[in-house]
Amino acid sequence: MPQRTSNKVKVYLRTRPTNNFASDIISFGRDNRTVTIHRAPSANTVVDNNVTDWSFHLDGLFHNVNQEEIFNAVAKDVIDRSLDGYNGTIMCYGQTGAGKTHTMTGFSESYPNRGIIPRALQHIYQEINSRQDYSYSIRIAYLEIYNDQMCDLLRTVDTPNDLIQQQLSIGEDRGLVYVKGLSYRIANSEEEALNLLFEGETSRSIGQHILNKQSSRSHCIFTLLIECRSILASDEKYTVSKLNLVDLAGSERLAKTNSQGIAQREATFINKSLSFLEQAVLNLSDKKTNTVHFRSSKLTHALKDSIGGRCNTVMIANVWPETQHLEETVSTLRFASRMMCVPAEPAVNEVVDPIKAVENYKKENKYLREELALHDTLHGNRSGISYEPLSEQQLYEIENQCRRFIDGSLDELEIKNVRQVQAVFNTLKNICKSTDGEVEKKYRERYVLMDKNEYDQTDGQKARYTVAGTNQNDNSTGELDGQGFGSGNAPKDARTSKDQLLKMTKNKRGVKASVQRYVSKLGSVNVKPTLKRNTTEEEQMSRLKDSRESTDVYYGPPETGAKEQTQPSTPPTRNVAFEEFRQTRGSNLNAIYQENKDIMLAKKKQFAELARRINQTKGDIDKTRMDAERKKNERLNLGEFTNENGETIIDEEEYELISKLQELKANYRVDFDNWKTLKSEIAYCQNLVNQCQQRLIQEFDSWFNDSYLSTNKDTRSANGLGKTNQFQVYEDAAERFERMQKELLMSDLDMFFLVTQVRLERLKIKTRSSAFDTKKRLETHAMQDLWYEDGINETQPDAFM
Ligand SMILES: Nc1ncnc2c1ncn2[C@@H]1O[C@H](COP(=O)(O)OP(=O)(O)OP(=O)(O)O)[C@@H](O)[C@H]1O
Repeated sequence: MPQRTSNKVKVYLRTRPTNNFASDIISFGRDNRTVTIHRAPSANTVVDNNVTDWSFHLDGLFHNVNQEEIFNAVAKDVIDRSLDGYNGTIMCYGQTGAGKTHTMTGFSESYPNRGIIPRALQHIYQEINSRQDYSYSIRIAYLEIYNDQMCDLLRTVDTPNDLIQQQLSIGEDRGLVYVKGLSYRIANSEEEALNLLFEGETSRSIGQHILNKQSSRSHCIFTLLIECRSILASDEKYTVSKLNLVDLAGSERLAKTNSQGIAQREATFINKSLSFLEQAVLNLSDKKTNTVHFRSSKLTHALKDSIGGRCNTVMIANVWPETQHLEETVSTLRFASRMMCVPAEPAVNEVVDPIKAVENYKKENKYLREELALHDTLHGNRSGISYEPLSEQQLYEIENQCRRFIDGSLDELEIKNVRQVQAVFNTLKNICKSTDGEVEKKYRERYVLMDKNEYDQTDGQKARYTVAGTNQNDNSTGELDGQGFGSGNAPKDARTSKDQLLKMTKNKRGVKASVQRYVSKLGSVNVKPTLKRNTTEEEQMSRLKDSRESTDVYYGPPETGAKEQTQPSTPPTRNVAFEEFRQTRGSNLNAIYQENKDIMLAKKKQFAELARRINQTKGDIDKTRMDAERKKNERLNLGEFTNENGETIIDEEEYELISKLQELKANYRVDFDNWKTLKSEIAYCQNLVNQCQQRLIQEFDSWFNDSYLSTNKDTRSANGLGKTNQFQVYEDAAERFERMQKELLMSDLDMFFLVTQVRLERLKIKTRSSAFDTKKRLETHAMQDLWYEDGINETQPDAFM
């Protein structure tokens, strides 16, 4: 019999043997696939508009054939493929009495007339025994659906039927349908399997009506779960297939069967469930329909994964080919034709055994490690490298290295293997995360944060700060408790004016130290963890020199886009912002300022050293002069000696004293000239430093306005140096700079102590120097001012010629 090549459900016709075969109505084509039905027009009517001819093309016809032929032609292939891992379904459909149960189960007493199920069991176990390379496990379930209620025909416990039915329910897992609570009995042999079949058969619901004395009043699904594993290969994959052998209850016309009472009710359920099945098949066969209502009945739900799709499905359409059953025959053939349109793409159900998979992965891992070790040995210097997972200690060391790398005390991270690289990246990520969290926490402690875009929609700078707890009455949605980022508009009375802001800022000095710590953290927020460390100070200096030489140094306002990416939603205090400015936008100018200051400090040191030397020389001169005077007086007391030219003769000691005195005076003059030159240079440097200070302040004001206060980008660029802020109302640039420096210094207790110490020293010096004459005091004070202005505490010159 030629097979259809299309991937659809296969459908075969089987006729029940009868002596009243409607040969004038039903004819079979020579291809053994075509059924033609010709009904004579009704003799009682003048015009018969009903269709009188039908032709159905199926996958095969079995007219008056025995059970073996049906099994071999229809069932055997599906069963063989189920042993290969494919799901399979063999289903009998037709009117009551058409021979469905006969086809599926057959006469249990008559061995030659046994049906598909017992033959399938025999074939399966014979086939399993012949497949020596595989181990099979067969489990059997027998489900009955009676009046749309499920019943376990193989239940072992003697439980009341109602309770059993309640315990059964249909579930789905990744497209596979299963009945929860249904017992699956292991059958290790054909005999055990047949016993289960007989056991289930005895529990089936059977009734009697005119057309069938032993009519099945239920749908029965005999299921074999077949698990197949390869014995030879240590493959973690194995197959689990489900073979459903379905004997549907037969549709019946109540007018013909005369069923009443219970039988009538049963017939109603049967017909209803078959209608749902037909509807499901209709939808499955229609490509345009996406939805199939399988849950309409227990039958369709239980067969959801057993009709077409991944399942190898075969249907036998049983017909009773007598004239009186013509309508049922046509109806069955129509359903058969529809079933033939249901697509089927059978696929093997492979399952991965997790235990086996782990075993295989371990083996492969071991093999790869050995390969790697061999490779490292052959390629020289990688022989000492370990590929084991990193220990706690190693991870701790990596974290230390990363932290040192970030703060610049470690130049580069040594890369050893992939595990270490991953650990480095993870550590850097964690550091970034924790730093982000700390910064956010600090912000939350101090500010009510709000989105900058939202701020721009409000009326400018007034809404920059909001006061916790003042948003009481309107419909704004901003968070004002300081615990989260605000997402709404603060009411106007909750906004703080610039004056209030100034007060707030000043009142925050108590937390200055924490702000300082915050500033250092803030710096690390923007650090992107890379394997290249930050530029060294030398590199920065050389870059600074280059930029100064190139005359196009840019000290202007920041590029808006770049700033807005890193800008917090709420402005920091000016001191914090000033520190940030010095690190970022004002770094070049700050570097020049620092350079000038360093030069000035160096000169001041030189100046102090020179002063100390001058004082020393002065002391030597005084002493030498006194010695020389003493010697001269001694000589005069002894009487003067002169040579023939009348010149006074002195002794050697006096001569040396005089020579030394002259030498000291000469040195003194040189040093004093240098001292005066140095003094001018220091004054010049001081001017440069002052200029830089002023410039820094101006640039910072402009930057701060553009970055945090100004909302009008056009006007801020037009302003050049930026708008006048609240500080400029009260202070000039130098005062502001000094105040900010002091505030920063005051934030650190050590620095406070240092400043106090310097001031005390300065006081002492002033007291001492008050005893000097006016000229000396003026000179000394000038030097002291220069020495101590930056905290230099050197010995001051206390005497001048
Ligand atoms: N191919 C066949 N060869 C011999 N007897 C048959 C055949 N088909 C059906 N019969 C007989 O017809 C009668 C009804 O068959 P069967 O019970 O299998 O029908 P059914 O379709 O299952 O009906 P129901 O739906 O009511 O259960 C039985 O006595 C059976 O022996």
